[in-house]
Amino acid sequence: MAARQPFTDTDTADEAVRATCDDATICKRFATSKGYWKDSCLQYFVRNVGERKAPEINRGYYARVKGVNLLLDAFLRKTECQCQVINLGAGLDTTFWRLKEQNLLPKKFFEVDFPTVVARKIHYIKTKPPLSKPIIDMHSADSLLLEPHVLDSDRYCIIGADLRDISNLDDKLKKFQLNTELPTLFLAECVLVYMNPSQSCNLVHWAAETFHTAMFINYEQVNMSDRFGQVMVENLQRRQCSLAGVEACQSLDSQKERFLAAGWEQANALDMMTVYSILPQDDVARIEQLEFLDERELLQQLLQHYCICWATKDKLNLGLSQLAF
Ligand SMILES: C[S@@+](CC[C@H](N)C(=O)[O-])C[C@H]1O[C@@H](n2cnc3c(N)ncnc32)[C@H](O)[C@@H]1O
Repeated sequence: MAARQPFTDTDTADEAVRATCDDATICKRFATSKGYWKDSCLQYFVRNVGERKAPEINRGYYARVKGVNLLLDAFLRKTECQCQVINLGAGLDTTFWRLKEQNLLPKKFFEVDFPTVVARKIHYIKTKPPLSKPIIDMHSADSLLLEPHVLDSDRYCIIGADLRDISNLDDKLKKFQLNTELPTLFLAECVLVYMNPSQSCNLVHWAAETFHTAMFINYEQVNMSDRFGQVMVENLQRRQCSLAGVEACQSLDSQKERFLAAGWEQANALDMMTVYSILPQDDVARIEQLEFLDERELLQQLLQHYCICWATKDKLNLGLSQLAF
């Protein structure tokens, strides 16, 4: 019998990072149950609505989901869906099914996460027909590749890999027909912050050097050197989850700079309070009626500590640098 590897600090730290995907899904599930936005698939990943979340948390998730979707959909429309999407650290994200429903699927939608997270997601897909049917319907060959750590179909591919190991990531994506000539959108929602700066820098650099026409959307913490930011770091540390990449989260400038330094042509960043104020205001007015918010200041503080940064490079001159809110 093979000797069991001793349990290391890295295992504990990675386990805490993997658990963050449940937090995100649980919060999204609660917010959708209140009507902040619609998502018919989340219920298959988290059965129960769960404990009540504070209104500022729900509004924060609303701004995150709406903000990221606006940019993602703008890229898909600009490229007329003749593109790829690679969702890095996708967790239990449901964007694939939303895009299918809205007829906005790219040529191929890739997701990457740790193998154990991917195994759970594939298990849910296998056992829930509303999740598997759209994948099967769009697949032309006889059989899908459905293994514990990889799902591959014509339009959707889920790969188990560590984003800190670039050569393995590159090999696996190419094995499943990643096309480096196609315009490609990278999405990282609360992911880079869990890697140390040199690891996330390698990833962002690899993305820029591998694709000539691409966009990277990064949602994560910002303004982390003030008191509020320090408390956020301490709260996560108490759960054994360290924000190893917090250095890049000091300001909007530091967020943009990491992309420019890694070979992206252009970068923009907005804090989420600003995003919230420029989202379609009729829908914002609707969600503000859903729950009474006691302290608007708390919402403001929270949203000022998250941002969306997006970077582009555009050899095909598609006009990617004009994509904005
Ligand atoms: C906060 S969750 C966000 C999940 C998803 N992006 C969302 O917004 O719902 C962070 C995700 O990144 C993944 N992740 C973090 N570091 C990773 C790494 N080095 N390799 C692969 N996945 C990673 C975690 O497993 C987790 O699923």
